Amino acid sequence: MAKVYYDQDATLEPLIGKTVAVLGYGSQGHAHALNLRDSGIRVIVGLPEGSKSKRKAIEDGFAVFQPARAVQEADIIMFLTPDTVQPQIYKESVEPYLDSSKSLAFAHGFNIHFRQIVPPKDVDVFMVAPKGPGHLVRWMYEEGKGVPALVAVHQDASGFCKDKALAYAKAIGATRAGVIETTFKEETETDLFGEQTVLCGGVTALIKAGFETLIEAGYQPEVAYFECLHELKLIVDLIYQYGIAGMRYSISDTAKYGDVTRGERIYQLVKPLMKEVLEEIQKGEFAKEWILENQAGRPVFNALLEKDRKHAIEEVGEKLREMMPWITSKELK
Ligand SMILES: NC(=O)C1=CN([C@@H]2O[C@H](COP(=O)(O)OP(=O)(O)OC[C@H]3O[C@@H](n4cnc5c(N)ncnc54)[C@H](OP(=O)(O)O)[C@@H]3O)[C@@H](O)[C@H]2O)C=CC1
Ligand SMILES: CC(=O)[C@](C)(O)C(=O)O
Ligand SMILES: [Mg+2]
Ligand SMILES: [Mg+2]
Repeated sequence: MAKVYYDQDATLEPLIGKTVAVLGYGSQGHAHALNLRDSGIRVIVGLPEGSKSKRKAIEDGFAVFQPARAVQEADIIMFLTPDTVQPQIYKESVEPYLDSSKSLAFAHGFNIHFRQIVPPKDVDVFMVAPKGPGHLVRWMYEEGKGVPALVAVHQDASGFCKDKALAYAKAIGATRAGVIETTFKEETETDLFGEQTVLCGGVTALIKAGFETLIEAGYQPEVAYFECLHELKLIVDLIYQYGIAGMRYSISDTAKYGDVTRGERIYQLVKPLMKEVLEEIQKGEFAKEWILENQAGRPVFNALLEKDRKHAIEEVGEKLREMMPWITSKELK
């Protein structure tokens, strides 16, 4: 069984009196910066000139510097820009100013694991990877709760790297929910696998396939939307709170029978595909493809996103969500 760390297992002490430079102020960046500050840690934000999120960081009361300047001022440098730009930021704005008094931190292991960033041996390198979207990392913290996270140490130059990682995890609220120690390899491969096959790719594929099947068979789009998208959250909420068995307690026997018999057929079809996707990740094929796609200016990525943006489910969804304003009461800034 994995060792799980909670609030009482971690102390903020390694971060007291230190400065954390948060590079990037997007989904994770704003959440980490605000949570760290609310936990009493000194935070500065690093963003390039002309950054769109600079105004938001300033409005939130942070001192914002060019990344290179933020790195020079900081003891701990947390990379919270998109993974794809981190190697360039590292080369230009971090590496020249690194010394053994500074630590590098990541929220995802991609660039270290796939060796897009290779730090000098005398700096501490750790990861605190929340297992949830950045906005939830902030909202949960504000409610006195937390999003679970993984911590990992890639290089322990100081002998105290794990304590720093746990302190950071505590300061963003993760130890309230539970923090598991892992490796950069395990976090990177499982995170990519999860988002590709279950959380993002898998779920959106199921939703779209279900919605399309119903409308192609002549059913009303509104009915298909409620059935295949809206109700998904209600079912997932039950699974989240009570487990799969708990969810099944709440649904009808007819639904349960369909679930275990028809669900089994979907399962048989999907599991070999999931294995295939995992192998692509483990062999570095996905990473290579994604790095090349970025170098080419993201043609496939942009085209596929645009295709889905125009999907009929978005049009009907927008109208139906307008009638349920409580659903989107919080703005995704
Ligand atoms: N999204 C999530 O919830 C999760 C993300 N992670 C990991 O966290 C990290 C951050 O991801 P995420 O929060 O999604 O990132 P975002 O895409 O939300 O980050 C965007 C931020 O990075 C800034 N930025 C973009 N390019 C540069 C640059 N060249 N130099 C400095 N800043 C730049 C953007 O500025 P501007 O506004 O100017 O574009 C913006 O502030 C990644 O490693 C990711 O894998 C881990 C767990 C979950
Ligand atoms: C939100 C999260 O954990 C993801 C899906 O791994 C990510 O945004 O990279
Ligand atoms: Mg993830
Ligand atoms: Mg991820």
